[in-house]
Amino acid sequence: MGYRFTDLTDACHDDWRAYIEHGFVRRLGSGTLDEGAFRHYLQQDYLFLIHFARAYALAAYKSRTLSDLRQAHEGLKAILDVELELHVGYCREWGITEAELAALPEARATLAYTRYVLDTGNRGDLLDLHVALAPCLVGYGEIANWLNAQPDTVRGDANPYDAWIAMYASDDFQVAMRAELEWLDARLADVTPARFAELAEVFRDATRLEIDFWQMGLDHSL
Ligand SMILES: Cc1ncc(C[n+]2csc(CCO)c2C)c(N)n1
Repeated sequence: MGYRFTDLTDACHDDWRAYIEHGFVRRLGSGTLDEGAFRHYLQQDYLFLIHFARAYALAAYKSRTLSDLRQAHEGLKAILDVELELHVGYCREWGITEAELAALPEARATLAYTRYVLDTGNRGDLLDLHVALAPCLVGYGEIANWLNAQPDTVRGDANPYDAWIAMYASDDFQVAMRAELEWLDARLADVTPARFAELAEVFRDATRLEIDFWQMGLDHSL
């Protein structure tokens, strides 16, 4: 007993590192990522975020306290007002309208990940749902920090993907990530070993689906 968030990453260490340090992430950091791969990723991420906004709405529905409700509301707002704005902005520069984005076919990696999180939240409780969402929220914050610590990461105008890194490295985002970590640490502190094993499986599955999402970008796969 007395678990915390790092026990979840420790339980799937290799998958977690494969996600954080994926080839897509490395190339994004050095600015060498093929624009077509980034475009494919970002377009699919637009579809992904719509379902993740629904998952935060589900977290609101499953909340029993005002504080949990506010946290779900913050996640939903961050997707609608911040993350999706970045996606729509990049796509505008490429001449892709929002109507065209919404009409795109959904890649299998997008389908698998989003529906997995929604199903996990539907059948489980609020902790299951937060654990399924954690690779996304905590992972992207960790990725931004990891990138900023790599010597071959290029920041500023020389990297076409700098706005992406800047969003996840921003103070606002890092504060949200730390709030989620505190929430998870508090809830994990009193779960039983059997319950922890269930949660570790959810966390590992969501992490593997994140890896597939990067790979979908690199492979331009649908
Ligand atoms: C595949 C994929 N995984 C994670 C994120 C990041 N993300 C999605 S929703 C959310 C919470 C509100 O900010 C965060 C951090 C993404 N965009 N795409």
